[in-house]
Amino acid sequence: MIKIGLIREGKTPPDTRVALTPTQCADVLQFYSGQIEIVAEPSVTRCFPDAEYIKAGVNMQDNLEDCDVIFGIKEVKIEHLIPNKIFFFFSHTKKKQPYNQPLMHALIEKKVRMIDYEALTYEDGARILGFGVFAGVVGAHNGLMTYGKKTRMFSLIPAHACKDMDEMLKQYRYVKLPPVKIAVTGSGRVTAGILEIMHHWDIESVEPEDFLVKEYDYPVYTLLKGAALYENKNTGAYSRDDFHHNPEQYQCKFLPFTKAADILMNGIYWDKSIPRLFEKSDVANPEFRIKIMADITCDEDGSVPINLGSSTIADPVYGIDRNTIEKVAPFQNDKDIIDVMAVDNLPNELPRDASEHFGEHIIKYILPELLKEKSDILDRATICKDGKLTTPFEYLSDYAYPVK
Ligand SMILES: NC(=O)c1ccc[n+]([C@@H]2O[C@H](COP(=O)([O-])OP(=O)(O)OC[C@H]3O[C@@H](n4cnc5c(N)ncnc54)[C@H](O)[C@@H]3O)[C@@H](O)[C@H]2O)c1
Repeated sequence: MIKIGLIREGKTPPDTRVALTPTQCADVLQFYSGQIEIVAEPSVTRCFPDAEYIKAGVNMQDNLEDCDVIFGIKEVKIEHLIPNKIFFFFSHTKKKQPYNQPLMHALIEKKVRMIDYEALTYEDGARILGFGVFAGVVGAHNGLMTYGKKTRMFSLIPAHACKDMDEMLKQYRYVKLPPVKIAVTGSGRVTAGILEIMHHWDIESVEPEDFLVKEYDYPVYTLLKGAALYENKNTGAYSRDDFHHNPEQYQCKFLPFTKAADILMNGIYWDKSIPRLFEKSDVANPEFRIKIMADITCDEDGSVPINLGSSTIADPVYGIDRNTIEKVAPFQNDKDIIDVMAVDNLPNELPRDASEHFGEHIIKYILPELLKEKSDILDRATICKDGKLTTPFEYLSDYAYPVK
């Protein structure tokens, strides 16, 4: 019998998402009767109230010491780590994030087996689960909400003020979009979420070559990924594997789209070795047409170089003066101001839907692995165990081991 504990999120402000919803817990308890037990720490901030868990047959426990496995979402507070237990959460330690070094030291000292959701991958490295789809959904919604507000054409209720995604989508019925042109970038979960919103609005998809030269009398989007976005500097070719391994040998082909699109919805994977979509200096060009950037990828000074830092769910958009690259008030119907949406915790705007989606993947892909004697998937995603880093994560040694 495996006893699973759902931890109370400890960050401030607290994350309201959870790894398994009450209904999912009830299903799991029934399906895995005699094999899996689930308890939860009481929480006043979780998006599903304690009463719903109790009704689903999940006992509330103030202390998770008797659990075998603990599921959280965000970084667990050091004082909440229980020695020698298995913890699942998004640790944000894989890139040696300095702010999580004390947490990493504590995981080692307390001999916790830490399994990072982000490291749960198939053999080829593709990720098994994540909240990206909801980041794309909410980010695209925010992008269009910003367009409506900036142009004074329509207004939308923000996702976080809606009961759930259904309520958010229902608003679209009453709004007819003008012939706006949207460039969508990326190929992963975030982009899948953006495309879901494009479909809900019935926005027509067009080929990149047509998007560059044509105007339409209805709203359109074009999807830019892979060979449509990058080319090898020497050969002009694109190979996915080669690009992933040698991104510095590639250049980005996005610049012409800055002159053809009204809105950018950015969902690419990006790190410092990957070329940016454009440079800061490009935005002052009078031909630069994009007026709204929903930077869902959201790296400060990253693929969208006029991302001047993350914004918040409460205040999601800032303006950027095209000439000075300084922050100004958003939603001004002014051709010299580009509005940037740079919220970095978008799935939190729809926590119930996002948790449900995440929980479905936990049930389908992770619970069966937990019940196995040995799981390659869980082994690959284990960053540390028994007070040591696992072999694939030894590159974290200078970061993870406390200096004696
Ligand atoms: N703003 C937010 O709230 C929020 C939330 C979730 C994700 N994000 C960000 O959005 C971005 C995309 O996330 P996702 O969930 O779609 O990711 P994903 O893992 O689902 O997809 C990433 C895509 O990028 C490609 N890729 C993977 N490794 C690559 C590499 N080394 N070089 C180039 N391409 C690579 C993959 O082929 C895949 O198609 C990430 O940067 C993520 O941090 C933001």
